[in-house]
Amino acid sequence: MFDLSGLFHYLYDSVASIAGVKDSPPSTSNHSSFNNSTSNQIIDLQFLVDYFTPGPLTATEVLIAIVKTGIYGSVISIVTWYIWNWSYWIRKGVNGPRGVPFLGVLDVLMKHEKPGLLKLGEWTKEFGKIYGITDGVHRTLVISDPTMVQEIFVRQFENFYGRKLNPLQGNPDTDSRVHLLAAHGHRWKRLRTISAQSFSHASLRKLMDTVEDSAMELLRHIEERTSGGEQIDMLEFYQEYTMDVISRIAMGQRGTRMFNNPEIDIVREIFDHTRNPILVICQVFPILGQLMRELLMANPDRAAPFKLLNLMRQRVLKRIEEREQEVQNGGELGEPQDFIDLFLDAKADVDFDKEAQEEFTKRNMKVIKQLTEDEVIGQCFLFVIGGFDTTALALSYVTYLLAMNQEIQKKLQEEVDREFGDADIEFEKLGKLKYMDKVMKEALRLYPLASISNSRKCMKTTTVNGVQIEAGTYVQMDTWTLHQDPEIWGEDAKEFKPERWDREENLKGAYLPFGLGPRQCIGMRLAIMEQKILLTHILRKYSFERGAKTAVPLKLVGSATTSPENVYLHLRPRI
Ligand code: HEM
Repeated sequence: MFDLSGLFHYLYDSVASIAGVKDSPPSTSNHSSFNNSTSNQIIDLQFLVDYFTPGPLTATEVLIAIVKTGIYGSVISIVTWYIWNWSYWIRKGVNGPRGVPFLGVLDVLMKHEKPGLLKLGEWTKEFGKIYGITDGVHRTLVISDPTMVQEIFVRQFENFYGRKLNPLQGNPDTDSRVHLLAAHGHRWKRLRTISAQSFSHASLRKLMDTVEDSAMELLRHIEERTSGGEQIDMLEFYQEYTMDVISRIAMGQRGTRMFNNPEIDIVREIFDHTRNPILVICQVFPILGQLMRELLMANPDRAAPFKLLNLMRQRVLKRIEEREQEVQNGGELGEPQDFIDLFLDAKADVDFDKEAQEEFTKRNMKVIKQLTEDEVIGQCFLFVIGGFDTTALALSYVTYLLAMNQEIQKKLQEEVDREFGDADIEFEKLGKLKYMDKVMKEALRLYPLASISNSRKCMKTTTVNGVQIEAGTYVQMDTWTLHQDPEIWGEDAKEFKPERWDREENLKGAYLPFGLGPRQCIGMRLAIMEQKILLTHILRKYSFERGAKTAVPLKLVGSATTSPENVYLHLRPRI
C-alpha cells in the first residue's frame, strides 16, 4: 500500500509558497473552492489535493497510474512530433498546400482516379515553381525549375543520391533484396554496374529475337481480334506484349504465353490498386514499414508486390537448381539465356574504395562482386515491374496520338516503308528510324508516365540556386509542368509536334521522361527497342483510327504510373 497524500501535500505547499501564499490555511480545510478570508482572494487548491489523493493506493493502482502516464506521455509526444514535422514548411516560410497533420496531402496524392502527379501541376500554378508539401511524414520540396532540376540530378548528385521510397520497399541500407530503384550509395553503385551489363548494346542485340517473336505473336492476336472491324483496347494488347517480353527475359519463361499468362494479373494489380490501406498506414507510420514487410513476405498472397517477389524467388531458385544440374551432368553453362542467367554470372567491375569497404563492414555485408541470390531476386522483380507498365503505357500514348494526328502517322509509315519495306527488321537499322524517335520523344513529353520516379532524397544539407535544402528532405520534380511549360516549349507546348525535335534544343533539366544524371532509367534503350520493333510491325500493316469507343481526351488514372484508362482504336489494314 502506498499513501500518496504526503506527496501531494508537499506539492501543494510548494506551489502555495511559490504563489506567495505560504501562510494560507493548511491543506486540511474543507472543500470550499475559494478562500475569501485572505486578503489576496487566493484560490484554495485543496479540492485538487483531495481529488488526486483518494487515499492509500494498492501496488496495482500505482502500476496502472504509471502505465497510464506513460501512454498519455507517449501519445502527447507522438502527436507533438507529427504536428512539428507537418508544420516544417510553415516554419520555413515555404508556400504550399498544407493538408492535415499526420497525412499532409498524402490522401490527395494517392487518388487513383485523379492522379497525384497531375495534382502537383495544379499546385505549381497556385504556389509557383518551388513549394513544399508533406505526404505522410515525408517533407517534400516540389520543383519545376529546370536549372534546379539539372543541379540536383546532375551537378549535385553526391548530395542527392537517394530516391523517395515507400517504407514497404524495405530499408535501402540493410534489406537483403534491395533493388536498383531503392538502393543508394555504394550498394546502388555496385548494383548499377552489374545491371548495366544486361542493358548493353550487345545484350540488347541478343534480346532482339525474343522481342521480335513477341511482337509477331501480338500481331497475330491483333489480326484475329480485328478481322471483323472491332475496336480493340490497345493498352490491354500492349500490356500483353510487354509482359510477354519481360517474362521471357527476366522471369525464366521459355516461349510466349501471350493472352494466356496468369501472372499478368498479379503485375496489373500492382499498378491498378486504388488507395492501398497498408501503404497509407506505412507512409504515415514508417516505423511499421519493416514489420509489415516481414509479415507480407511471410504471407505473400496478401499483397500483389509480395506475390510477385515470391514468384520471382521460386523462378530464381529453380534456375539455380537447373544450372547446378547441368554442371553436375558434366555440361557447360553456355550463353546466358535471360537476365536471371546474366545476373547469376555477373561480376561487378567496381573497385571499392576504403569508404565503401567500411560501409559494407558496418552493415555486416560481405563485399562480393557477384550478386547474392536475394539480390538476383530483387533485380529481376524490379525489371518485371519496370519493364511491364512503362513501355506498355508509352506505346499506348504514341498510338493514341498517331490516331488523332493522321498526317504524322502517314509520315511515320512512309519512314517505316522506306527503311524496312517487307524486309526483316535488323537491330542495326532500328537507329535509322529517326522520325519514329521524334514521335516517341514527343509522346513522352506530353505524357511523362513514370514521373513519380523523378525524385531524390537530400543526403547532405546543401544550397541549390540559393535555396537551402536540409538533409532528409525529399525533392519531387513536377515533370508534367516542366514538359508542358510554354516558357520552355513555346505557346504550342500542349500540341503534339514531333517536328519540334528537329531543332537542337538546350533542354538541360527541362525534359526528363527517363530521369537525368547517373540514376537515369537503366531500361531506356530496351524500352525504345521494344517500341520501335512493335510499331514497325504494326504500322507496316495497319493504320490506327479513332472510333466510337475512343476516349477523347484520354481519361488519365493511376498513382504509381500515370495511365490512360483505356485506348480503344480501330486498326484499319493498309492496302
Ligand atoms: C518508356 C518506358 C520507361 C520509362 C518512361 C521509364 C522511366 C523511368 C524514370 C523516370 C526513372 C527515374 C530516373 C531518375 O531518377 O533519374 C526510371 C528509373 C528506372 N527504370 Fe525506367 N522507364 C521505362 C522503362 C524501363 C524498363 C523497360 C526497365 C527495365 C526493364 C526500367 C528500369 C528502371 C530502373 C531499374 C530504374 C532505376 C535506375 C536507378 O535508380 O539506377 N525502366 N525509369
